[in-house]
Amino acid sequence: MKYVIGIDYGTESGRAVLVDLEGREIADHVTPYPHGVIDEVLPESNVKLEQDWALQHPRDYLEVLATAVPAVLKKSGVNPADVIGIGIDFTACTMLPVDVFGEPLCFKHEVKHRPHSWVKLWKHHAAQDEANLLNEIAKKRGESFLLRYGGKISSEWMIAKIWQILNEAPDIYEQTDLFLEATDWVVFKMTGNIVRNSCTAGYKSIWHKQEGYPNREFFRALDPRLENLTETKLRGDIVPLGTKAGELTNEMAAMMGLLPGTAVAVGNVDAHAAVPGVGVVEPGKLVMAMGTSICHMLLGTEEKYVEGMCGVVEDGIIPGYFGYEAGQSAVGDIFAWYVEQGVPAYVKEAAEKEGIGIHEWLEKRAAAYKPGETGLLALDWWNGNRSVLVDTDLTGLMVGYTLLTKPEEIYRALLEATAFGTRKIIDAFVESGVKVEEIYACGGLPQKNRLLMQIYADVTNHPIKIAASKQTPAVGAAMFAAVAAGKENGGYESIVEAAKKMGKVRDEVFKPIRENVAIYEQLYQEYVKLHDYFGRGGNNVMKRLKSIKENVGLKESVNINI
Ligand SMILES: Nc1ncnc2c1ncn2[C@@H]1O[C@H](COP(=O)(O)OP(=O)(O)O)[C@@H](O)[C@H]1O
Ligand SMILES: O=C(CO)[C@@H](O)[C@@H](O)COP(=O)(O)O
Repeated sequence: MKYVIGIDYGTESGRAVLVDLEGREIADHVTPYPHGVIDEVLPESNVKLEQDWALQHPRDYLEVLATAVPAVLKKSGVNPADVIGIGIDFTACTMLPVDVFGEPLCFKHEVKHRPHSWVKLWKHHAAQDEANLLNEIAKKRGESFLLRYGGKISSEWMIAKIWQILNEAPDIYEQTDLFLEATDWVVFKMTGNIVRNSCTAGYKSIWHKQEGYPNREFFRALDPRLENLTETKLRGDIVPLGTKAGELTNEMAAMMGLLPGTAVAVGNVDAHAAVPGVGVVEPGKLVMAMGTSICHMLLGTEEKYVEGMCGVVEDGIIPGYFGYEAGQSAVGDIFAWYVEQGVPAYVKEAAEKEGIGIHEWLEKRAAAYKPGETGLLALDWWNGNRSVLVDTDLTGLMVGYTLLTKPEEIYRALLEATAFGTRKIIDAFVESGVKVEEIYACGGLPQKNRLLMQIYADVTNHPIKIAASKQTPAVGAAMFAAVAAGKENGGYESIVEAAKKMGKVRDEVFKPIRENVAIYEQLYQEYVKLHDYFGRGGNNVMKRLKSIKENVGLKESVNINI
């Protein structure tokens, strides 16, 4: 029997699974990142971060390799010689500057107190000014790539993040040999090879299979200092998913408890790896990776332009198809915010008394309400809007409070708001001619909250199939590892073959309930009105509030060394 290991690098933790080549999960292990999300002060130096920053510590990623891989080997009792490959997926665009040796700049004593030397996590939103200007310039120049990204390049992505570094810390930019996606950096640490994957290059760095990166004139128009960016600090081969990036080095093999020479697949993105993870390798099947955020993944046979989607990339998910991605920047994060910041003490006490978590307590009570019964309606923009408005300056909103409003009603309205956000994305796809016939869900949320899944089925009016695995992206990453290992070593010829054998969903399906669908249709139409009014310039109050807040903050802030 042969095995493969997949590691899913999430926002808070790294999750490893060891699976056999039929997709059976033999063992898993979760390693929380020791430093988590760094959004207040830098480790060691305690330098304060500004608003909208979100960083990570690259050493935490290595900690996952050193802890989670030996743990799954030990738990499973599998002989390391029978592990034929390892693959990883990551949040993205999570990027870092490295020196000529591939070492992260934040490891250097001289610059570790500088925020720009650290890993910028996908949800670092402080490059919005750069993103706005980039979009303005690209639009003025009539750059056709904008269409592939729904009309806007996000501040979460590579070019905006790099430009922020150049603007605010030009010396850090100068010292950088390469800007890498974290997924490519971890693969480099395992193999010694710097290989960029076509998925992050396509979705996050404006790279196109036929056209390559935008041309030098575009980058010069942004800033003359960026003119050579793609040949210098973004240089490197870009290869398709499933390619073997190299083999485990002696040093890393010893650290991870595997054999040197084990095949390592090129890096991938968490949500994208989840698609084959649920066995989806054809068009019409929307896969939602539901966790802190939601990524919506869809395959198509043509390159269509959809408003506000995150991108369409040829071979970006499954070779042979155009992969579409859309998303919501906060979903589980909104529920977490409410549980941590919004619920009264009596809820916490009651949940404790019942011996259940606060989410479970709220879910139980919220489930007793019918759609529309709370009288509440919310916009799901607690962390900005990623699709279809692509604007991180938008913020949250709830309408309909009364003196009788209860915490569980607010919780239910938040669950519903995120479902409406997903419905808006589905509508955008369908209106642009990209069909959505079935919905699949994976990630932590479908395993944790049944009410949420029923609401999604009712709001979208589609049955929802749930991934069999709790670690679907990791299983998908393991499938790509099987492809990287190759058939001759007991793996698979292609990801389609691997997905057919290894991808699995549960028997239970969440089906829409007719009465609920009808009421949610009415509520959704109200959501769309609020969405367009606050999101399309009818009332820019959210942006004005943010700017007032920033100005007040600026006056108060001490000189922060970025
Ligand atoms: N019972 C629950 N209902 C709804 N959301 C939950 C529940 N339990 C945890 N969450 C949220 O799920 C998110 C974590 O999702 P998960 O898929 O495990 O992680 P990640 O997004 O890092 O991959 C957190 O934002 C958390 O607030
Ligand atoms: O943006 C992407 C993928 O393109 C994700 O990595 C990002 O939303 C983070 O996902 P998680 O919510 O941590 O699973």
